Amino acid sequence: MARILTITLNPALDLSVETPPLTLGEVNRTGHTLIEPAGKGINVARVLARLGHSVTVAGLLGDANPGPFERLFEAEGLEDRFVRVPGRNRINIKIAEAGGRVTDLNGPGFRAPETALQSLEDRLESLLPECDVVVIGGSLPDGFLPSGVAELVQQASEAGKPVWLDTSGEGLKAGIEAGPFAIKPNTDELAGWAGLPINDVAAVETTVARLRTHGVSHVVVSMGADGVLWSSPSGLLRSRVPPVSLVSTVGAGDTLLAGMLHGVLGGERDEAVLRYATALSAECVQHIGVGDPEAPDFPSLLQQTRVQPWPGQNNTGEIRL
Ligand SMILES: Nc1ncnc2c1ncn2[C@@H]1O[C@H](COP(=O)(O)OP(=O)(O)OP(=O)(O)O)[C@@H](O)[C@H]1O
Ligand SMILES: O=P(O)(O)OC[C@@]1(O)O[C@H](CO)[C@@H](O)[C@@H]1O
Repeated sequence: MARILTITLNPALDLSVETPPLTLGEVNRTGHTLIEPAGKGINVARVLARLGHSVTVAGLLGDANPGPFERLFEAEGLEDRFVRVPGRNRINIKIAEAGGRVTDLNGPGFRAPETALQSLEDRLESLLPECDVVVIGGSLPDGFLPSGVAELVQQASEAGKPVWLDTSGEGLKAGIEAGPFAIKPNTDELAGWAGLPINDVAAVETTVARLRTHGVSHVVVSMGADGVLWSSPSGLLRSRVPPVSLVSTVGAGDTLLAGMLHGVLGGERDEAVLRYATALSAECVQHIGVGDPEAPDFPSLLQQTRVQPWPGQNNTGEIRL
């Protein structure tokens, strides 16, 4: 099993609420609610630890409310090497309405001190030799410049560690310039990078080709219910998800990334890697929280997940955006 380092620059407590369709401006009575420590790198770490990997979590953690995070790291066997910074970790609200509509209300979080990047780089000096791969996930807190993402990507790459990057906006743009090994944008994030709308798989393909010329070896585009397009040096593969009963898509992208890493690090064939990761992300959307490889219906989801080279036969290319 591999040793993986995940970096989350702006962790969050996710307050997830399952509710009947909302009536804005009225009192709404909710169903199941849950508050859990999260943020993209932490979510990826949880899935990888469940898959048996040795995972270290790092990044910036607000020192005013670290307790729930520290308890989660302990419970899930994640080695905690977060740099503590002054301030509160944000609370992100996830409203999952019956019918499958999910609304994210993501807060800004603490303000990163000027010393944050240097402290992180110092921490990475000791952590990088101990890991096989680095994941950088999520948005940047105020005060943390996009160029800081590029510096982290560069530091890890120079240490010979492949970087899997999953961020958005200016952080994604800057990070791509530093040449990560892999990125996992969703279609909105990809469109943001390209500065163009992306309405079908052909547009995804064109944009991915541009990314390859920027030196990114692996581009894993998550397309929601339309599955995944994976561009690698071996070519393009497209996966299609099995029919599932949708509860919340929060964490599905993180689960997908973790599943991809699990397969790639395990030396699986590309088709098997993508099938496994896609099926695990489909498992994730059936409930609140990250995907569970031990779920009783996972073998059946895996069996129903389709993977084929892209462009293949009978591809309509539509994305239901
Ligand atoms: N409605 C759905 N039915 C089945 N699988 C889904 C559905 N929505 C998402 N998935 C699976 O989860 C993957 C990731 O979803 P999505 O594209 O929404 O990621 P994301 O926006 O990065 O998510 P997040 O940032 O919340 O983790 C998809 O590529 C797909 O495999
Ligand atoms: O605001 P960011 O950092 O872009 O995204 C944060 C977040 O939405 O991503 C995870 C799901 O991928 C959630 O756990 C978390 O709240």
